[in-house]
Amino acid sequence: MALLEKITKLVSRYFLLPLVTLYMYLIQNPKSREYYKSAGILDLGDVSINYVNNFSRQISSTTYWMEMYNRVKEAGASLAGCGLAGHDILIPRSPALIKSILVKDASHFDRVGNLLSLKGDYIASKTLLCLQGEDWTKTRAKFEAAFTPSKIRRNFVQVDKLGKELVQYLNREVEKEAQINFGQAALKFTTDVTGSTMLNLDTGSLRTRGPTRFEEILDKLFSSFDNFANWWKPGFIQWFPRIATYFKVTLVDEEIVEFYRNVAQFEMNNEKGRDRNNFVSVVRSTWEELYGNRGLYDSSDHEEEWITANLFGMVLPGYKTTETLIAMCAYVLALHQDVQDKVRDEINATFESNQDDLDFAAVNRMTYIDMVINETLRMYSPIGLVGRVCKKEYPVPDTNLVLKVGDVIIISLYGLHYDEEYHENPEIFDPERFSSGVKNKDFSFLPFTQGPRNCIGSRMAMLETKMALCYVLRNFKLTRPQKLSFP
Ligand code: HEM
Repeated sequence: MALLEKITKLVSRYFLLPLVTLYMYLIQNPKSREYYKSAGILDLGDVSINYVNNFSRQISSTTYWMEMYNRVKEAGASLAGCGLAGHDILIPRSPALIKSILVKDASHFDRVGNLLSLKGDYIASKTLLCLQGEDWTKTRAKFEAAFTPSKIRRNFVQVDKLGKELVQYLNREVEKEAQINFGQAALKFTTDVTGSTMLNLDTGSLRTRGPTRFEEILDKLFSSFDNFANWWKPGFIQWFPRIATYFKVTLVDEEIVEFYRNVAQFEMNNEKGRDRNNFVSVVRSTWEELYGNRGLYDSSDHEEEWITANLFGMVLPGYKTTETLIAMCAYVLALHQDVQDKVRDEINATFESNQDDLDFAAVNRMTYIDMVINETLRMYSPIGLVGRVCKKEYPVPDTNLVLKVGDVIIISLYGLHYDEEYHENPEIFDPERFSSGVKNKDFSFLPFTQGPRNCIGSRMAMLETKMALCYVLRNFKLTRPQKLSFP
């Protein structure tokens, strides 16, 4: 393994990196620099080589685009343009413009995942996250049914049960260790919540100290690319999408696909025991209504494949993001004992007014915990940026710029969340800034974004986080580890 790692590093540093840098250099288009300037928009130049250099220094895209956003801010502009890998990129800073892009004029745009097209990946391309155009509109409209407030209320019982299991897990851990890994506990919690609410499975991670089969499957996605043999796939999928689709090439490891396929098959073979309210059933009926025998649209997709892809596609964006949020809430509460005491008071009052238990309505009545979670989302948003790609010409409001098809927009959520023009003293953790809700932070606070393509699971994420905090703070005091240094 160590040898393989060394080879991988050498190949990346001395072969791939120079090759990509050369490619970036060759595709720079000097004429492109007039694009923004001629419309009177600040142009930050072609950043391709700089982007690759930063990437090789392991600077994340979140940090990179936040720095770009800050350059726009320092210039006192409300938007700016730059070039990257042959694309013209727009970086908006004004909440009004961001609102137009995400909501009012959303029909001009698709989501850009990354610069890699997944059209040829037979699993990833069918997930809600990657679907584009008409296919996305139809599927999203059907999936929304699984995330309405009344459907989230139905999930409450499962989340509540897992909140209690989280306490038991933590109790067992504190008996063994003086200092425990809270992030690990939060991950087990969100893993089990996702398993039970999205896949109908009792995944039992909180009852097991070591990793369960489901945890291994989730983890495998991130270790797939440790395997050098998989490195050819992204390029192949990008450049030969039809051949890739024909031979069912996917970036997703076969063992992972097999796991979700088994869940899909169980649902398809379980006609009698079918509960139309659970998410697996919603995915299946979406396929039947849209593409099945008497479906509204033709599709060459196979039912089992489509369901498999969409189960995988709903698990993927939810469990780690929510784990990050819960862990970051614990981190800030450990640093701010006064805030922790105040949240605990609210939680204790809620338990006591409810026969020492929680119910959905009571949890929703709590306000201070919401303020704390929102302030954590502002400072430590699990997602740092979102992108849009222009699919029909777009005259940018109040400017002379008309975006052309293929232009990319990068909205830096961190840039917005730390912009002192919108959030006073942004470096300071202050839940009070959310005392009148999130409304007055319109489009300068966007952890789940807004508009038709926003996060479909935001209500679920907020419920999970609140429940985890309720059970943890009711039973434990969070303190900062002695030996760790904090940023
Ligand atoms: C704290 C937790 C979470 C955060 C911060 C978060 C944030 C986001 C963001 C920023 C987007 C992109 C929105 C855009 O492009 O405008 C997104 C999309 C998405 N999220 Fe979440 N998310 C979280 C939890 C969840 C959960 C729990 C689920 C599922 C149960 C979920 C499912 C999705 C899906 C399917 C999409 C793609 C929606 C579409 O393209 O129509 N997310 N999320």
